[in-house]
Amino acid sequence: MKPTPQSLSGLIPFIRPYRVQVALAGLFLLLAAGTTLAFPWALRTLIDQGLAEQATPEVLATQFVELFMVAAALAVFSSARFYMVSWLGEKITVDLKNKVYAHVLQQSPTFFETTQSGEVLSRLTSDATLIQTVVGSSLSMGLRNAVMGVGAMAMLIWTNPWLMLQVIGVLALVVFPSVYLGRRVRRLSRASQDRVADSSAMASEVLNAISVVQSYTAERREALRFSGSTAQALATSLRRVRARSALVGFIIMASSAALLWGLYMGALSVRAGTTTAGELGQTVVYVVLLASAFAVLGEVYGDVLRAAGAIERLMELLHTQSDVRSPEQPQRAPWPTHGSSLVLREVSFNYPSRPAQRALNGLAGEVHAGQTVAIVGPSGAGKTTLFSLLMRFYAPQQGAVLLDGVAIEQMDLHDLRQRIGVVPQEPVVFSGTVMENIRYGQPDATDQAVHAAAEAAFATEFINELPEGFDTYLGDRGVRLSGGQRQRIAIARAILKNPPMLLLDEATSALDANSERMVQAALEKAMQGRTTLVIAHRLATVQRADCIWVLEHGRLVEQGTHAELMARAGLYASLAALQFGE
Ligand SMILES: Nc1ncnc2c1ncn2[C@@H]1O[C@H](COP(=O)(O)OP(=O)(O)OP(=O)(O)O)[C@@H](O)[C@H]1O
Repeated sequence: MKPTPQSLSGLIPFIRPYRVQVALAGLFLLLAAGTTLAFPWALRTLIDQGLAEQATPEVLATQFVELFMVAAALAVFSSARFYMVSWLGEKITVDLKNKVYAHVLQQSPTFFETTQSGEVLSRLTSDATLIQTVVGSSLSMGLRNAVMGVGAMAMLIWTNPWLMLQVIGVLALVVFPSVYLGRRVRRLSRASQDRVADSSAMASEVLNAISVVQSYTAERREALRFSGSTAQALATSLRRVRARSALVGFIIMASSAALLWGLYMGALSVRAGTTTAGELGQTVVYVVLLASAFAVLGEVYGDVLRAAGAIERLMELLHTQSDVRSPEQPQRAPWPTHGSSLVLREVSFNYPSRPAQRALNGLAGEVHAGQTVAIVGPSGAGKTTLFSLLMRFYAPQQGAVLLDGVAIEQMDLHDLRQRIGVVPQEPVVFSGTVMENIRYGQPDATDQAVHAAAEAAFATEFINELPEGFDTYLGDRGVRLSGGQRQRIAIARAILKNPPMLLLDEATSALDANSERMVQAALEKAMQGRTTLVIAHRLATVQRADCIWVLEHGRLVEQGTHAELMARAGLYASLAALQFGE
């Protein structure tokens, strides 16, 4: 799809809130253009009257004062126009960025599987900057020159219609080739932005995995891959630059021809005595204005087309519908007091990218309020997939999931996810203080509540040993935490959220005995008074569970307590022998 100037209409909803500012900008724009057009008029009076031999010095001085007044008005109007237009450019771009970002955050995992985060970032930065340039400067430059061009043309027709006709003839020669070159620029600009996005996406992936890259000493390889990608971007950009240079050169050449033609005809008529020198001066300035207006418009057209490409890409992002959404009329389930109840009805699911392979296959089961169910099964059995479906990151193709008696696709997404707390295998710590990291679970929690959650998660002791206690900065720029400590932060976060349903993915990596004990104790505390599903990797966990679900190939193949399942000597018994050394 080729970008067209019509794509700019995508910005209309973002401009609408600023009607008043747009009107002001338009007013200043007209005033500034009008003043510019008054200049040649004043110049003619100066040449024909002020410079005439009979004119007194007072007349000359008055002429110059008038000229200065025009200049002063131009200065004021231009600066007001510049302010208003740049203000609009900044505002609109920020609104657009915020809206796109907020929209992207709501997308389902399917979106992030097909779109690299680096690409989204590039759209938010380089595409947004492009739009800012165009809205905040090129567009106003274009409008100002369009108004001035039309004004100059009108003045020329009024003062010297015959000459105007010829100038128009010459300018027509500018238009056709520009249209051709403009098309080429348009095609190449979208391609070049896409290439830039490709290389940013690549870089962000590599930077996120820098330790892996370095452990394989792949720095050189990655640098080469990046430069290969930027070289492609460069080649595309250069082709665009070449087309655009040709466009600019052509426009200047053709408009200079128009100018010189006008000057020549004018000089002839001054010699013949049919025109005064002042009229010639005035005409020349109008022709210069007209020609430069054409030149600028050509330039601006190129910018507008590039921005059109950027707007299209952002609108594409903005209009992608997440495949999981809250229903129009959500059903409210009662908030359970002693943990959620869960029913799985013949749930079958395959990932969108793997239509042929069932990740869950007719999975059925029931968990009563307050129960703890341990989920075990070989790698790839569908344990993590089950968690993703419970949080409705994906929707099953068949069957239904009922939480607290309501099918989860009938629930408001926020309501559903508010009921579920997750402690992942690899907990995420954001850059921020310990306090902020725990409070992520419930942003309006008091400090006391955060301390209580940390206490319940057996985290207070190690937090107090950190350089600044709860105010210690964690994450990217701060203190690094051990695996066990990170888990306890994540548990405290979940405890603070206080959901009736807890999803735990136990760490597979071994912690040292003390850390292990602390994490176990924290988990036990977190499970109290709630329903818990836990992907189990520890003997203690399965032994304590009310029920164990054994998954294989997306099916529930065995269920019962540890003792019951061991007695059956089936899949569980052999898994337990492997995993727990039973
Ligand atoms: N995002 C995805 N897109 C496509 N297929 C996926 C995706 N995530 C998982 N799968 C596939 O779905 C199946 C179930 O995976 P799942 O992660 O649920 O297994 P698991 O039981 O949690 O395994 P493990 O114990 O190794 O973590 C696997 O065959 C896996 O390859």
